[in-house]
Amino acid sequence: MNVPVIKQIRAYTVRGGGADYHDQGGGHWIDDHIATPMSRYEKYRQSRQSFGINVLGTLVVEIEASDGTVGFAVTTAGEIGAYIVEKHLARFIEGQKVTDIEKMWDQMFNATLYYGRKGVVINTISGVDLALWDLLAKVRGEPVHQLLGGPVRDQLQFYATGARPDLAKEMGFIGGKMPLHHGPAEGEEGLKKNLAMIEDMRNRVGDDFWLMLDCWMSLDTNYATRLATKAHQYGLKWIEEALPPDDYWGYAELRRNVPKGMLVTTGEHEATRWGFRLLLEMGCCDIIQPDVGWCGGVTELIKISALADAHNVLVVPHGSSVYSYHFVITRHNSPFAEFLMMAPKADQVVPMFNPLLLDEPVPVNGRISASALDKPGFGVRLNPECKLVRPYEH
Ligand SMILES: C[C@H](O)[C@H](O)[C@@H](O)[C@@H](O)C(=O)O
Ligand SMILES: [Mg+2]
Repeated sequence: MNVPVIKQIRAYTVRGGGADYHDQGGGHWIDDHIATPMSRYEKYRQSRQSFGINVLGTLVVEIEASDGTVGFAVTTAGEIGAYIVEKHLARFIEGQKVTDIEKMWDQMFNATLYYGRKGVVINTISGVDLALWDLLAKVRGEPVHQLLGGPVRDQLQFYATGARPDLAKEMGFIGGKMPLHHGPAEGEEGLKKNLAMIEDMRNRVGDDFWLMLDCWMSLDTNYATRLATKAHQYGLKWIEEALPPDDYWGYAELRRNVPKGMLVTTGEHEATRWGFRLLLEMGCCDIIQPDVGWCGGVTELIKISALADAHNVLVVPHGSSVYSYHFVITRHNSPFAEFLMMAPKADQVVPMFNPLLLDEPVPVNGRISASALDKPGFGVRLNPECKLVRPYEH
């Protein structure tokens, strides 16, 4: 079979939602006094956009093959990512067979090792990798999940992340993850407010609905341990990303000290098999949460997931729309997925990367059936209403 070769790779940027889902307008729950590592500075406490959580914007990677097929993917990397694609990574992609994904990944990773390894460089490599999987699957006329071994279940079930777990319960989700609002800098007052929020939400959702807390790297080990201990009475299922990503030692200590039965989770800002090997071998968490658009792409997530499986650790990828759905449905150690409620009041289901992807499937009654993922590639199209900019060419 003559395999198409890659003719051109192109990198675009777009603002306003999309893969950089923190890039929202005002009045959105996702930017309402959420605790972060910057919360120690009062001026940056109310809004994460004030310190630049949305500064990168969305990177769109398009890859065109010799037979005219075009694969694409989106991630969080913006102009920086576009520069890296056009000025550095393009040389490893153009002219290659669409099937040679492992080789292209290895060359992109090793060629950027001197300035990459984590963060926006790995986000960018992830975006190229996802576009390569979209392209190969479209050339084959199959959904990506069929290239990964096919579904192990008929449907995906989701927990919802947002300000309203009570509404998420009514919509059929299996659980609700709330953002933490107050960090250590707000002292005992802040701790009391955090606990009051959890107590109130537990009273609203009843005893059998999963309630989780997302701390977005904002705490220290002592505060996180105290918060977990006091929150145990409200049946918190897991405490997420309590500490900065590099504090492997703190995570291991937190996991030793949280109340029995409470899970410790992290990983959305971790990258590559080596970062996750550290989390796993140091006993940092019960569930790892790689973002497939930030950890290295599907090619790397396959390796990360196998490593986690050998450690009996679940892999529940951080919300990344269809890019995680096609992976999760093929893995036994990924029994459920995250859905980020991107409606400003978290009161209705809208596509996670709204408005950028057309045909993006959304959970109905907290579920997406495998059959909804059966279009070729990742099964989505770019919204022509979203104005793409190509800031660099090569
Ligand atoms: C809700 C959290 O603060 C983040 O905004 C969220 O994107 C991420 O941590 C998550 O787990 O969804
Ligand atoms: Mg999180």
